[in-house]
Amino acid sequence: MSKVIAICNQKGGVGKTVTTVNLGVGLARKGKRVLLVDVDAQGSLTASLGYQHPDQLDETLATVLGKVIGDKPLASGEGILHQKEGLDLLPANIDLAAMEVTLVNIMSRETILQEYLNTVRDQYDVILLDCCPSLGMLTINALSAADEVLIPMQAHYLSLKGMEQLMRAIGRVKRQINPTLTISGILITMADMRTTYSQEIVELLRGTYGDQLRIFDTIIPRSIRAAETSAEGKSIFVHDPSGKVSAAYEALTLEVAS
Ligand SMILES: Nc1ncnc2c1ncn2[C@@H]1O[C@H](COP(=O)(O)OP(=O)(O)OP(=O)(O)O)[C@@H](O)[C@H]1O
Repeated sequence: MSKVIAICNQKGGVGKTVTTVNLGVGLARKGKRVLLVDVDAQGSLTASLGYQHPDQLDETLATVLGKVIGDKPLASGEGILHQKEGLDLLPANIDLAAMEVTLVNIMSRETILQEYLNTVRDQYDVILLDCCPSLGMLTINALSAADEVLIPMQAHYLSLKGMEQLMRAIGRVKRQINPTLTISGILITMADMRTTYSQEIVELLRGTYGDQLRIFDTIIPRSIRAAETSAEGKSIFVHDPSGKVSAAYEALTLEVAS
């Protein structure tokens, strides 16, 4: 039985894409069959896996969702690209922005992504959805299709404030569309735990949410080596195998898989 995990936070630049890539590769290295889905019209996940010009791709998440909406047949594996590091990608590009507008006016608009994923679920153990930095229709589709939400969060005061809004959105989707949706945990990213500021934010987070939600033991450290991976089109496991970010994503992989 496959598990669908939405990597979600409406705040931008918190490490959703870097986490999707490295958790995905981490799970693939443990022998899991992994599909990454780029649910962001910026195509950052697609670019991070080496497709420097996502807008030149003919088949993407937007085209397969268009077929689902139009009741057109989908070929097996349509749009899915096999990656060097042993996992698959359903890419995205700017066409997804137009698809988000289309979704607003159609029947069952919140569950189109779920309908698509149901056609490929049996081929994977884990499907990771890299969400966009908004709570629009695409993110609602991702939350509706997911079994779990993993929330990357930077150790900043403003990130904590945005959390309440995200929790409300997750609660609404759970009540109205996807009652079995759970929060797998909050992942602190880009932290510099040598600073008192980061330590205080982590303490505040544990104090505020620690008894209701899992906060992963793993904290992803800030490192230029992690920032470089997006341009390199590689995971941290290949780019800097013995570094601290590689060790952190390995630890996160074990926490998620357990
Ligand atoms: N551990 C890290 N250390 C240093 N830089 C990082 C780390 N993780 C991610 N970054 C960098 O921070 C920026 C934001 O990361 P990322 O793209 O993963 O965030 P995001 O939440 O997916 O962004 P968006 O909301 O725009 O989709 C990128 O430039 C990335 O390379």
